[in-house]
Amino acid sequence: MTAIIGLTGGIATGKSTVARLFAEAGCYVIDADQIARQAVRPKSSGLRQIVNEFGLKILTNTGELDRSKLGNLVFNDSNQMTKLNAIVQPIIRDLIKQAVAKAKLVQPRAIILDAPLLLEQHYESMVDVIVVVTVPENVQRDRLMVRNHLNGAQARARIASQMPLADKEKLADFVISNTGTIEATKQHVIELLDHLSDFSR
Ligand SMILES: CC(C)(COP(=O)(O)OP(=O)(O)OC[C@H]1O[C@@H](n2cnc3c(N)ncnc32)[C@H](O)[C@@H]1O)[C@@H](O)C(=O)NCCC(=O)NCCS
Ligand SMILES: Nc1ncnc2c1ncn2[C@@H]1O[C@H](COP(=O)(O)OP(=O)(O)OP(=O)(O)O)[C@@H](O)[C@H]1O
Repeated sequence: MTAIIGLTGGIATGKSTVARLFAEAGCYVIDADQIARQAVRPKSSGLRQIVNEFGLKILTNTGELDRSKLGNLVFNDSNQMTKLNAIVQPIIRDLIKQAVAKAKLVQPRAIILDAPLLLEQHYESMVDVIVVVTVPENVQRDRLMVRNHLNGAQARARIASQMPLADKEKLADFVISNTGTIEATKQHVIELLDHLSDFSR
């Protein structure tokens, strides 16, 4: 049976980077951030509900979700984030279940569910193993500021909108440190896959 590995961590700790390394090792990756974009695509019920809740001001001129505007709103106000999550999370959960069913048909080495909110939104029952990607908070903040062109305060607000990384590490079956080079992280990924295949033999 194909193992389903839940891959999570904090914002910008390197989940997508680690997911890419798993893909290079023959795993099938499901990206929950991509699925979340599908959940609010133009003309979707998700987008309609968001407009009902946040108003037409949340759309761009071309009628798409203004992600930057919504991000600035919800990452700075937990009540607004709760409202957004109430709309999108049930849709995301259904789409993830469909994606997992499709992935199983391919019979890959393992299925990786790359989901930043795996623990916050309780997707644990959908996966066999929980892997948390971690870096020290100063590294996380610096990488987030560079990647998203944010100032320190904006980066801190995004980090604070998620469960503390130390709490996620406590809930993990395996923790992958992504503080070193990508090559070093690749070694951790290969070792983890070897370890998991020893168990399933
Ligand atoms: C708020 C939105 C519009 C911001 O869009 P933007 O393009 O700037 O960011 P993107 O979607 O690429 O997410 C970047 C990272 O932000 C963090 N993040 C996203 N949504 C949330 C959330 N609801 N709570 C906490 N952190 C979140 C994650 O670490 C994610 O990897 C967008 O993140 C969104 O629609 N979020 C709700 C959907 C969701 O929960 N996605 C996570 C998938 S489980
Ligand atoms: N080992 C590493 N060394 C240096 N930079 C890295 C390393 N791993 C990731 N990065 C960089 O850090 C940033 C965050 O990585 P990545 O996008 O993989 O994180 P993420 O956890 O998927 O983020 P998000 O939660 O926003 O989806 C990216 O710009 C990436 O190129």
